[in-house]
Amino acid sequence: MFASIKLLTSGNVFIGAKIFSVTSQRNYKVAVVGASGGIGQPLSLLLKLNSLVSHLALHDIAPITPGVAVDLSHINTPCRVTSHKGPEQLAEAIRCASVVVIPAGIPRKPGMSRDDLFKTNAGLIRDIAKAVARNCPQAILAIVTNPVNSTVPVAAEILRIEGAYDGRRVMGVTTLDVVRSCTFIGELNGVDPTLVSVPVIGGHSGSTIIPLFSQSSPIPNVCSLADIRALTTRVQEAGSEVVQAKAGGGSATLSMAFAAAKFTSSVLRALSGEKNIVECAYVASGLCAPAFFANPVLLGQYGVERNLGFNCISPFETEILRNAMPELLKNIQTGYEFVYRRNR
Ligand SMILES: NC(=O)c1ccc[n+]([C@@H]2O[C@H](COP(=O)([O-])OP(=O)(O)OC[C@H]3O[C@@H](n4cnc5c(N)ncnc54)[C@H](O)[C@@H]3O)[C@@H](O)[C@H]2O)c1
Ligand SMILES: O=C(O)C[C@H](O)C(=O)O
Repeated sequence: MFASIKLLTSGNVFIGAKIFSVTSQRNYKVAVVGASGGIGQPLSLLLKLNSLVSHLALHDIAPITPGVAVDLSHINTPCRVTSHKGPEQLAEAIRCASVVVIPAGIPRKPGMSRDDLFKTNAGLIRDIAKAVARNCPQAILAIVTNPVNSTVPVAAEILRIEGAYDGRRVMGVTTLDVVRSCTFIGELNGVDPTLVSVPVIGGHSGSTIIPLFSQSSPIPNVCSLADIRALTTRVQEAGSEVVQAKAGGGSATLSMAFAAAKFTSSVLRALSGEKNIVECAYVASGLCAPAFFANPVLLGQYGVERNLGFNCISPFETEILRNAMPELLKNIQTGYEFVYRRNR
């Protein structure tokens, strides 16, 4: 038994020689749906190391899933790991989760566009969103599954139909575009990429990925307009660069796991009461014409606390943004049509 327990004025509890904070929760259940895949496994490893995660629920349809969970459970961090396999165990995997991260679904092979994944991936996003509505409507959804521009509208509309939609809690993960932008401009300028920040707006495919190098910090010192054009194209095509290099073995997994872990960590830090946590994400947009748009968002207790939008973009960025709109609107429409016309 502890020698003494008393409440301190700071809101902390003094127990014997240790002080435990009770002002904010720091133990969250995170469910990873698609946990046995190329992204799911390294993402789950990174989340097992996150001190804010007390329960990591791994869900997948793959037979290896219990093995992935046992493997991770041997790592000596306090986070408990549970395994849930198949559609019949999805409900228990996500029940009481604060965050559900979804990297389930097929990836691209060379010659495919992200849109080619829609037919298969939309169906599984629909089913997962239904399960979220029925089992953990309070959870924040972080959707990795491509094509993000269309799968996020599918999830949002399914939640709406189920009476469980809260636009603050549904986010498409576009962090990899930010990570790449920071890396590429950092390399060009000889700056440590961990110290670089670049907002990326729009969506997550081809021309809809719009890195705002004009807003990057620190201000780049060796960037001509030609450099910016080349960097922008590289960020927009970075997914294909990986797909081609893997030559049929899938798309980005390790960098994506890093990006999704970074995003999830930010969501959890904001949930736990930390202030001024900003990430770019593809979210319901109250700010401009498309119903969904990636922007920097301030994260808080309920997910998106405030959409920060963007301003003062360069003429080049204005031009590529204008050119991206038809594609983005079409992608969103594809999501709506799937929900309302074909698959109900
Ligand atoms: N948002 C991004 O920036 C980004 C980056 C990279 C990849 N992706 C996308 O992430 C997805 C996953 O990529 P990956 O390389 O990990 O693929 P993968 O094939 O290696 O893994 C996918 C996993 O999902 C599982 N799965 C399939 N259907 C499921 C269901 N109904 N319920 C639970 N699990 C299910 C599979 O069994 C598999 O383990 C792809 O759609 C890919 O395009 C997105
Ligand atoms: O390019 C892909 O298909 C995967 C992902 O969207 C990426 O940007 O790497």
